[in-house]
Amino acid sequence: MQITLSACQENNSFILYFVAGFSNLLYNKHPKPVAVILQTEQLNKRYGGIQAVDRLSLQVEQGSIYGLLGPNGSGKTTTLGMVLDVIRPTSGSFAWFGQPVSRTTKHRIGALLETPNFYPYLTARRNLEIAAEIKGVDHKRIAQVLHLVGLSQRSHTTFKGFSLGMKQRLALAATLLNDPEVLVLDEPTNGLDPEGIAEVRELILQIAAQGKTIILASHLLDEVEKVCTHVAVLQKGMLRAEGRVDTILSAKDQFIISARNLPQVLEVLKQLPFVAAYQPEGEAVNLTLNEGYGSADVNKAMFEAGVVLQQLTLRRKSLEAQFLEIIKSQA
Ligand SMILES: Nc1ncnc2c1ncn2[C@@H]1O[C@H](COP(=O)(O)OP(=O)(O)OP(=O)(O)O)[C@@H](O)[C@H]1O
Repeated sequence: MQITLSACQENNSFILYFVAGFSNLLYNKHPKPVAVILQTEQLNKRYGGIQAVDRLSLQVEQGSIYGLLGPNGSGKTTTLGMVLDVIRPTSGSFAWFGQPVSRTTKHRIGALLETPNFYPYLTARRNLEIAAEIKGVDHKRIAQVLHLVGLSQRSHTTFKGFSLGMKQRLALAATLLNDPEVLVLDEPTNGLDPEGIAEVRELILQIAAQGKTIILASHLLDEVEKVCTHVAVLQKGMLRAEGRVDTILSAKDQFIISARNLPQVLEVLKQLPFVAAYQPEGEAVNLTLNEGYGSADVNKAMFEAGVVLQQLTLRRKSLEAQFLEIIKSQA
């Protein structure tokens, strides 16, 4: 507990770990995902001389919050456009729920690519009634989605009276009207103030907690780190890395340990088969462990060797550091 606490304090990211833990918890409810929601195979999009998406093959599992992460122009929107069947791929293929795209598969997907046009002088409820009529959804569903996005109390407020975060929450409510299994969101917090960003991120986690799969494009590392269970890193249309956010995060965790007798610590570290590398740093030692090992293993081994550690903290590499490394190593 102390280790976790000091690691969090060190990175000043209590909330990050809480939210990441929450999103992982959601995912871990289904340790063996039962279904692949979206699969792309060698998807390509060329605009004249620009290769917007380059042989992209990825897989989104049921129940995940899947982040497409990349700088501006890396091909995120084009990828979403192709899988939503609004942009025609130059080559390659994709399947939703194991099937080619069709009216049926489209019905199971809700998309929010840009903020929809609501009527500013109509109330939230009236705007949703119009959206429900367009989608052929029973008006009974309106109260449910308003409740889900936390706007029940504001259903009679006009759209123009909403904060930016509330406007985006209403947009999500409209997307949820026909109860899609999957939500596809392009930069869902773009243009929002910090309060709105927090509201929308919290709502995404709540929606995922109801068993929906979420695919979101973002250029914000921080957003993906806080919200997503899985990430695909895109650069110049190419997939640079893909995997669980916590795996990418923990792949290169470093630990800092110290004890009264530093030479003895170094002597023990030399013997430990699960220590991948270590480096003295002043009075302490910085070490990385082989996959599958953690701080408890270090603590136990040191204790058994008669060393009482004074410090054992996790210096977790941020996704940002990982992201920059990925981009740098493949530039
Ligand atoms: N309709 C188009 N015609 C020509 N080039 C395009 C078109 N749409 C996108 N592009 C180009 O394709 C590349 C990928 O763009 P895309 O919008 O998919 O990236 P993105 O990662 O979503 O970036 P952003 O966050 O800035 O929207 C960019 O170089 C962009 O200029």
